[in-house]
Amino acid sequence: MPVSDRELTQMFEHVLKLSKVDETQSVAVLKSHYSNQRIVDAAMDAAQRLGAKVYGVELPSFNHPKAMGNDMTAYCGDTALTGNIAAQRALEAADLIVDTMMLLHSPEQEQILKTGTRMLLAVEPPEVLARMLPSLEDKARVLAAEEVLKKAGSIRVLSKSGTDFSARLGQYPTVTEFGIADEPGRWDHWPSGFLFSWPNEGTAEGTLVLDVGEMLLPFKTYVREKVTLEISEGFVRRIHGGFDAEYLRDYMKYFNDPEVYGISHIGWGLQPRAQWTAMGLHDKNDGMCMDARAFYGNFLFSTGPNTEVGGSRKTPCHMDIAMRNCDVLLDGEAVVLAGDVVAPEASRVG
Ligand SMILES: O=c1ccc(O)c[nH]1
Ligand SMILES: [Fe+2]
Repeated sequence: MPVSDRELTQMFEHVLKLSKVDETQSVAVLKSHYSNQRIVDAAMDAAQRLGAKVYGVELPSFNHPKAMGNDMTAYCGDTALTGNIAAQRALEAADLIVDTMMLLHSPEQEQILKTGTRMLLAVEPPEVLARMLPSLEDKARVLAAEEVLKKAGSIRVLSKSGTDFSARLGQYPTVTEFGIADEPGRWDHWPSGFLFSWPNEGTAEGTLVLDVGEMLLPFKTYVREKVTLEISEGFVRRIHGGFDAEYLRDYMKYFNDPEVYGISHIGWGLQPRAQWTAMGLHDKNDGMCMDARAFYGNFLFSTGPNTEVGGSRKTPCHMDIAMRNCDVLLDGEAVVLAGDVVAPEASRVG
């Protein structure tokens, strides 16, 4: 269902207000030629209506000859900003950046946030932005869960299909996403509603059995034949199963980089307005499919880069894999059981 430009501007006013944009603030809208111009315009209009000093930073797009597909999460690390110090300084000068071109998983994003500048990523289709318009209830649920995650020393994930994965936690910070960039140095993504951390280096162990229906990003496919990932000492060592496994193996091998098998962020979804079924209703190029990353009660697993939190793995291949019907335990206590959020109570819906 199409969202009007007026409604899009009103939604940006809502989100930027929650992100503390007012007449004391400067807002930079970061774009490239492939940005959704309707999103760029709505962000610029809304920031001005809130009294902020607004400016645009337009970068020539960056394409790596090895990158495949149009999903910006598929090839991470180098971006249109890489090496462009003048543009990075122009962005660091802002209080808030609305990123409509995708800096995620780049060292430059981390450098900019360290200066205290806030950043809000907004690249999904307006209809998806509307369906998951950020709310203070989303923020409260995710922050309640963060209280538990940030104290956890270990995570264990189990499922009836045979998943038994574990890792130590604590080496890396927790990251929350609820679509509101309200604190200095905070990055957020509208739409979202989930949280994650990274395994302590070398500690991820076990087996992940991707059952029929799990979601593979950036492929935008639902698994049709079980895929088994065998993980030891922090890396995926074997991928086996049927066609889906062969496709995943071939895709990751293509990058010819052993670091693609490293484990990236792991966490769980808390967004009830994100739907498992949504990916099947969108074209692959519509966006990055935040429904998969955020749907309530998922276990979100990923491979590849950890530069977002100062890690050394700047590998370009990033897989986000959303799983259903898992048990997620932190220090032996369940936060998710069979794909339903069970704790903490303040993170549950209904
Ligand atoms: O919001 C996001 C989007 C992609 C990703 O890999 C992490 N978080
Ligand atoms: Fe990811």
